[in-house]
Amino acid sequence: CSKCQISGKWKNDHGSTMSIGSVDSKGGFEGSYLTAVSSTNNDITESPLAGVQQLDDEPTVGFIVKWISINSVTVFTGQCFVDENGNEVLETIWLLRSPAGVRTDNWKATRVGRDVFTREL
Ligand SMILES: O=C1C=CC(=NNc2ccccc2C(=O)O)C=C1
Repeated sequence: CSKCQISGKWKNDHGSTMSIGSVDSKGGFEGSYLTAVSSTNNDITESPLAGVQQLDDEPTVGFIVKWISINSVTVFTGQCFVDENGNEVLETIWLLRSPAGVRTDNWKATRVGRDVFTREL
């Protein structure tokens, strides 16, 4: 049975790409995220990411991106599947947390969404 590993290069439906290093014996990994989402400055900066995955064939995963351009973080969680054609698909749901100027704005500081990542060939 084919195994879906998070290491390597992925791209999402926005065209953002992430590059993930090797997975250690505890399922830990690090990598970098290159967003295609238009941010304020257009200089190409990679944002660091770190996360963990289970060690079975289609592992659940969680990782966090610390955005370089603004003081936001995004946490992704999901699962790595091998689809019917043998291609790897990383299904995720994310929470994007932006800084609230004041605590009374805390209620509107977290956004949620879905992102599907496929292998960037
Ligand atoms: O300066 C910033 C701040 C936030 C960003 N969020 N990107 C995301 C948030 C959720 C899911 C996907 C992405 C993406 O960039 O692909 C990107 C650049």
